[in-house]
Amino acid sequence: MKVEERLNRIIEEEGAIYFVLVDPENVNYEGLEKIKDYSDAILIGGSSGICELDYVVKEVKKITKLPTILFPGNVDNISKYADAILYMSLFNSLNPYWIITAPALGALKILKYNLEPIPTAYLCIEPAKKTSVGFVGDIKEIPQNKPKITAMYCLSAKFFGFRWAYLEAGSGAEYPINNETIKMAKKVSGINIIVGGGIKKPEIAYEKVLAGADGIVTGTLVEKDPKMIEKVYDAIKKAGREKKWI
Ligand SMILES: CC(C)=CCC/C(C)=C/CC/C(C)=C/CC/C(C)=C/COP(=O)(O)OP(=O)(O)O
Ligand SMILES: O=P(O)(O)OC[C@@H](O)CO
Ligand SMILES: [Mg+2]
Repeated sequence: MKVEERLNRIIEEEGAIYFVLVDPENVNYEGLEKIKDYSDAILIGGSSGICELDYVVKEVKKITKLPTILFPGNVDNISKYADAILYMSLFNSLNPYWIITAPALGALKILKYNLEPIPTAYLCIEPAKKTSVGFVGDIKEIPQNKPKITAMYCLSAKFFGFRWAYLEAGSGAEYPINNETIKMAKKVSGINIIVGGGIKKPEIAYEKVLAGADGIVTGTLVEKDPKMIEKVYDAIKKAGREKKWI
């Protein structure tokens, strides 16, 4: 089964997906060992790309059978050993390189490596400007008190044929994307909404799923507090079940 089909099936059956993000520069292999039953897929990526990506993907695959999905910070973040790739355009970048040049430069390699592209509109929302992705990605930061702006970008993504939008507050963000922004983005666009950045507690993941997130990403947690992963997973699945009943 294709990775995207599998993800859609999890959303349908369990209400939401949990992605654990592995930053190849900072892999906690011991932590990963512990979380393998408490995640639906592993995202692999970082914004500075100084690492042996092939090695990291192979090591992750030795630890878990979960699908490995690249989360590329640039064109050189592509490994033939992964199963799929978030084929991202950073919609609210000020620099066309991140909107279309980087994705275009990576396209032939993705085809050659037979990686499954998952079309994803990547949106960097406040407080992302204060994080690595905001600096590297030259963003025009979307304010959190204007949910309509995020929603219109998500609708634009849908009109372009994207099936996923990733609402990013930035790795290690001081606070996550607010519920109103997630709710309106989902309601207006109807596409799959991934939410990440600054999610450190199960109750936060829970409320983001109830607000409308189809997928939750945590990265820093597996680096700093891997025992929390099981609790975050349970909270996401609980909210997923409740969302399905509503
Ligand atoms: C589709 C292809 C081939 C490329 C797309 C390239 C694009 C559009 C990238 C968007 C801009 C960017 C720099 C994204 C980085 C996303 C990412 C992997 C963030 C993870 O954050 P960390 O880099 O781990 O943050 P820290 O530095 O705080 O650890
Ligand atoms: O590291 P955290 O804050 O969990 O962020 C995860 C991800 O959204 C970063 O791209
Ligand atoms: Mg990181």
